[in-house]
Amino acid sequence: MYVFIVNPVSGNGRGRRVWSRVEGWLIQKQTPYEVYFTSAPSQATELVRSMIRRDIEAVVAVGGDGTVHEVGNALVDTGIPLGYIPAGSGNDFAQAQGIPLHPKQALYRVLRNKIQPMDTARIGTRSLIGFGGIGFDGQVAKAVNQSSISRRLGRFAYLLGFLQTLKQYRPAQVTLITDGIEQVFDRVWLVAICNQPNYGGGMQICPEARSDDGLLNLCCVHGLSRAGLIKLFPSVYKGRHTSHPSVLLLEGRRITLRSDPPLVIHSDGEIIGETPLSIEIRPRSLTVL
Ligand SMILES: Nc1ncnc2c1ncn2[C@@H]1O[C@H](COP(=O)(O)OP(=O)(O)OP(=O)(O)O)[C@@H](O)[C@H]1O
Repeated sequence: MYVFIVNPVSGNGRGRRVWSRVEGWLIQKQTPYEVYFTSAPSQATELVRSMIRRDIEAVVAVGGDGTVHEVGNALVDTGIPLGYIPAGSGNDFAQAQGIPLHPKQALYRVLRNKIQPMDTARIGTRSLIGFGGIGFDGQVAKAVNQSSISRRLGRFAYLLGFLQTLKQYRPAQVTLITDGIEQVFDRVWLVAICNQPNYGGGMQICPEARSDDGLLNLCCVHGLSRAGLIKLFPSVYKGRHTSHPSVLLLEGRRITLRSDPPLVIHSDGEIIGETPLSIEIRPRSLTVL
């Protein structure tokens, strides 16, 4: 039995529209399924956790990266595979995992039942599935999540969030401990923490990141003026920011991060708190179809 978790508001209503097509194909193929629609943020995690003991083939998220985060959080360490039909605004998880954006092709990939293990990372009581970060990033994620206009802009939502946040954000001092090595940075705009290369609708923020290498990849942007950040921004889409002197790339298994002042943390685009944070990679803790 396949269980589908549909976020009807993802992608500004795309989740619901995509599901009605997927359901038609499932009926055509006489594939047994159950479907649940989320009615509030975080509900997907509770819903999936309540089913873990049942005989389930896979749980398939229909939505965006936030839905993948919520469903994935419940599936980590259970051995139940995560399937995904992209229907969000950014769909970075799909891009990173090579999952087709077309719903029919994505569904066929799920039904092929070919599982691949991937890493996740533990932050407090939550799991990071694909990407996360602190600082400017977290603020942008917050602006995008709170704005109904942004939701309608699809992958350009991040760009609008970026411009909105740019006016208000004050860079912070950050102490970063990567596998026991401590470094202090001034005027930090953001630290991206990635299990995959892309986020924010296709930005190649950590081009070397892989979701099955047992490592987290970090990108710390520091010591830049506001004008410098604006100049740097377009180069992130092709991953060309990495040679800039204000960009530091790191990798590690266990990362601790403190900041002054405290900064917003996001995981897969969902706001999960403020610094300090501790995050640790959990190799091959989730299987993906
Ligand atoms: N019925 C609901 N009403 C309001 N919010 C919901 C509902 N169901 C889920 N959510 C929340 O919707 C948010 C956005 O979901 P999701 O990230 O999947 O879509 P998206 O933002 O359009 O896509 P992406 O993250 O790929 O840009 C999540 O924070 C999720 O918790």
